[in-house]
Amino acid sequence: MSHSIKLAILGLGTVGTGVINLINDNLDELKRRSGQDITITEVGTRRHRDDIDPNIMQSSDLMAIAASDNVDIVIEVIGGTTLAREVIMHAIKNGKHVVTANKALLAEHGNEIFAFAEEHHVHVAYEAAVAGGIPIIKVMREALAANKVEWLAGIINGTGNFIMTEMRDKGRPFADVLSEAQALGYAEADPTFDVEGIDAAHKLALLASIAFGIPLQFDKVYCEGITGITLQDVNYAEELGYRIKHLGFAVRRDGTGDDAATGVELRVHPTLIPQDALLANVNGVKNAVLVNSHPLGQTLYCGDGAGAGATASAVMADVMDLVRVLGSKDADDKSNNGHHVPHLAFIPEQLSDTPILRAEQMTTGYYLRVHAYDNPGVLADITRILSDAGINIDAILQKPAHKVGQVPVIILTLPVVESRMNLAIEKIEKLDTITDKVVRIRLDELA
Ligand SMILES: NC(=O)c1ccc[n+]([C@@H]2O[C@H](COP(=O)([O-])OP(=O)(O)OC[C@H]3O[C@@H](n4cnc5c(N)ncnc54)[C@H](O)[C@@H]3O)[C@@H](O)[C@H]2O)c1
Ligand SMILES: N[C@@H](CCO)C(=O)O
Ligand code: NA
Repeated sequence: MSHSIKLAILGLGTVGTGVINLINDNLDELKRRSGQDITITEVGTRRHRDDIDPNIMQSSDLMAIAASDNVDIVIEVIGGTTLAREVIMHAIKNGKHVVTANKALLAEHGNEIFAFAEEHHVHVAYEAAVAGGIPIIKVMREALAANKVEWLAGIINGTGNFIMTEMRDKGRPFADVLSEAQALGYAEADPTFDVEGIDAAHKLALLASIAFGIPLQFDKVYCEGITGITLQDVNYAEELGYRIKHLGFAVRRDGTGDDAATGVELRVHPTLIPQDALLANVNGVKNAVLVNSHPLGQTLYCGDGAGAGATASAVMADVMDLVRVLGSKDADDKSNNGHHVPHLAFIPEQLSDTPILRAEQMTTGYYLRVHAYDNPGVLADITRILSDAGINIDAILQKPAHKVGQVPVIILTLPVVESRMNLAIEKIEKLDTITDKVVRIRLDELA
């Protein structure tokens, strides 16, 4: 044991406490794997905590901790994008390596933060920021480094998946399940981030960058959450052999095919996927990311996407990488920077300006629920509009009238560019026989 590596943990909530517990539980394991002593020297907390080892300095001055001589690695787990950004930039400036679980911060300010870290020859590691305990950042940046990623699709919000699973399997009300997810430490401080898809969009921005070698572009991610999903659609989807999951997609499009544009699709939304797809059977707080790359083909990574233990596992995996960097023989040679995988997997000068496609340029299959008066010819009118638009129907389900004289018609389509679907829906909604807005949910065979 030649070195002692000194950690600071900023924020003692779900994740920060999880990290302390993990270190207490597995300290021997950590030492045996790294060959170093690992010590928490300082913690950043708003109020003094009597349950913390008295040898650890407690302070509410996070900026002082970020610059402390008694700290080698700063673990930022306070969340938010204002103070967290200032503290991380200050830590970098003071030559500290940083580990963060903060996907909101990286999705919005990661380009700036990573550039600053490169300049100061330190690392900002972020395994915990995407898919909790699943080592997906490590996989994408290192294990798949020889592949060209074609697309990826993932369940990347644990809270949302937990809510949808409990609603589908047990018929529990949305608000109840969300409260439970909060009590279990899964949800964001503002849970609208979870249920409106924003948290998934943050993570997708990160995944897409390391998949395709593009700068972080969170503002261009198309984002829909789970709040509009009804039990009625969940049940119709199941009847047709599909399951609705909230998924993030990053897809490379090469401009071939009708109306196809060249660029990258970045989108998070509820999606019908085949019931027998592995992703359809990832339930509760579990996350899963399916990556299709050349020449490897499809690989799937699955595990707990949120919660204290899973997230602490990811934080400490990053810490272990940094402990090895700090313990290496040439750790003092700042120009070398240790075993350096670029922050966004590709060397910064090689990040590409491939365009991110607009929503209307994206191509997906669709589930449509149309409510119509039960008049002769109504189904023919709808299918004619779709076929005139060049949209291929894959399946139709017509349910018995649920209100007097009105029938729900469910239509599944093959992939079509969104602008064409928008026009077709506009025409369908103008038919005299149509009583409500058309409900649309995207569909993907994951093939
Ligand atoms: N909970 C999870 O499952 C999970 C998983 C992955 C990533 N994350 C991310 O990890 C981060 C932390 O999440 P969490 O669930 O632990 O949140 P949390 O709300 O449980 O914990 C945050 C802690 O930071 C403290 N804090 C905030 N500002 C502070 C300040 N100025 N000084 C001192 N302490 C301060 C809060 O008091 C709180 O104890 C967030 O960025 C979140 O997105 C959470
Ligand atoms: N709130 C997030 C935490 C993990 O990033 C989720 O539920 O997935
Ligand atoms: Na992870």
